Amino acid sequence: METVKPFTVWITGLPASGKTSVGKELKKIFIIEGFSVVLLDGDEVRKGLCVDLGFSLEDRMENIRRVSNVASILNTQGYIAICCLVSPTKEMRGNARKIIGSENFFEVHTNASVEVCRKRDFKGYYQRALKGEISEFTGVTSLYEAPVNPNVSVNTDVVGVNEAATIIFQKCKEWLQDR
Ligand SMILES: Nc1ncnc2c1ncn2[C@@H]1O[C@H](COP(=O)(O)OS(=O)(=O)O)[C@@H](OP(=O)(O)O)[C@H]1O
Ligand SMILES: Nc1ncnc2c1ncn2[C@@H]1O[C@H](COP(=O)(O)OP(=O)(O)O)[C@@H](O)[C@H]1O
Repeated sequence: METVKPFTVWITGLPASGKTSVGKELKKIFIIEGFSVVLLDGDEVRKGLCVDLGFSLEDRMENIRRVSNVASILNTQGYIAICCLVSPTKEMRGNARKIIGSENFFEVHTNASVEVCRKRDFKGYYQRALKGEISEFTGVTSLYEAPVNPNVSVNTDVVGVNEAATIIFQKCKEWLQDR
């Protein structure tokens, strides 16, 4: 696997579905396997690169466009990119795929139910969105279109973080062999 052409693992899912936790664990596995990896997280890029953007569908599209372009540059320079973004619509993820290149785009869905995500709510966002204090919140007042045919879907309601990362890594290895 060490000689493979770098690619992007795109992790989509509801807030609190486990994108960041699973992405970080997956990064550790790739590093152990000898890869150079960079993780791009929605929460992080929104502190700098995308600080001017909100959560309208238009702004989310722009957020994803920017992150996809960074991922593409990283891939070109030898790094695997792991992108953890809600990326709620098919169109947004389609645009990411187009920018990164379909052959370099490995799509993962952290497929937790909205009920479990609402219960986790470790940042208190769902509660605030339900009270009407935050608008356009994914899973409450803004849509999430689940991917129809992702490379991997892990149900993080029942699959733990380490196990999810291991499943994704194995699927990724199989995908790379067929690529
Ligand atoms: N209105 C609204 N909707 C969704 N998410 C919100 C919102 N406001 C703040 N947050 C926090 O921002 C994180 C999602 O940012 P992303 O860049 O991944 O979103 S997107 O891909 O542009 O849709 C998301 O973080 P994650 O929990 O990591 O998904 C939230 O903590
Ligand atoms: N099976 C699981 N997979 C991922 N996260 C889980 C799981 N079970 C519990 N969690 C917890 O849920 C929260 C998910 O947060 P995070 O990884 O930031 O998700 P997201 O990036 O999708 O918002 C973390 O506190 C994590 O410890």
